[in-house]
Amino acid sequence: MNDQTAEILAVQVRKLSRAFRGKQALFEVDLEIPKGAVFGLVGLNGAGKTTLIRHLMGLLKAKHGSVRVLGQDPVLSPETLMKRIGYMTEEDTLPKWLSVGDTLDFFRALYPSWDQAYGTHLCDLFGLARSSKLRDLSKGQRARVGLLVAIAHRPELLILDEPSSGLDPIARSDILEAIIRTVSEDGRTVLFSSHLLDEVDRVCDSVAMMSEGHIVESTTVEKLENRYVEICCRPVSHWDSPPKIAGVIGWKSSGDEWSAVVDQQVAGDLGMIEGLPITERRPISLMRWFTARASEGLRSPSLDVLNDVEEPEHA
Ligand SMILES: Nc1ncnc2c1ncn2[C@@H]1O[C@H](COP(=O)(O)OP(=O)(O)OP(=O)(O)O)[C@@H](O)[C@H]1O
Repeated sequence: MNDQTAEILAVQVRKLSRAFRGKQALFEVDLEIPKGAVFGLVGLNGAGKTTLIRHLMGLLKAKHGSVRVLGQDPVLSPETLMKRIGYMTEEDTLPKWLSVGDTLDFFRALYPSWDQAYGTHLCDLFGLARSSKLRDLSKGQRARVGLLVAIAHRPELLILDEPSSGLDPIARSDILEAIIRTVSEDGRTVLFSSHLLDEVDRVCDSVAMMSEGHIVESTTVEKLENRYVEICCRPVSHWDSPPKIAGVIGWKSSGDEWSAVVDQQVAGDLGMIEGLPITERRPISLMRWFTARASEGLRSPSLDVLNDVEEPEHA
């Protein structure tokens, strides 16, 4: 990453590959996240999202390819870099014998940029009592402590790996979304990995879809909406299976209507489907695009496996 790129990009991943026991988890992943973006990382289970994030956090060392976070190699400069990053994972890893107050004091000592007033404000907002022991809190309440710890030092880059799994729906919409908005309004960068596509749709301005270790598409939500459209038609007689047409993906039926996702360029030239008029063209949602792409089976990983084996943290 040269100086100019480091100014613009919060994350730059180049040709990152990783395999565990011969099974490829990442395959030549390229990813760029501009500073100030709220970036969603979506994909089915096992797509490689956490493996990618663990490389960004320096928990895994890039063996093939390169990783730069805020202009630095996360493995070479972990101490300085980690102070600039907030990280929350779905794993419930905070020490349960500590109280909320002790946990906050511990992390405050780690982060020079810890904002005490903001931490206290978040504690009140999240309904957390300093005296409560973490072991006496519910999973969702501990997830709130994890979120607080990730953001109270006002990180330049906030990485949330499936944060919603521990949070109840109210905490998700009221707290998580508010936090993500606050961080982004501050001009900071958020990387948000989630299965909950409606949440990603609501808060993210850019999105990358992962499948089987590949980045299938990385784009802005706006470009996605401009690029794809959902088309609908009503077959006169029953379709056992929808027609295969280049550029038309993710067919699904609802009553006597069939709909599919189409690249606008293809859709523009497409007057009819199998001789049937297109009855409607609808704007695309992230969920519809995702399910359409996923239904295509996407890309298979290369057979050219790298034969790494499972390694401990920092491997
Ligand atoms: N330490 C490891 N040892 C062996 N295999 C691993 C290891 N970590 C990840 N994998 C494998 O790598 C693949 C990608 O896993 P990863 O956890 O990155 O996916 P994910 O997209 O985060 O999935 P999920 O949404 O289910 O959390 C999976 O097949 C997983 O089993």
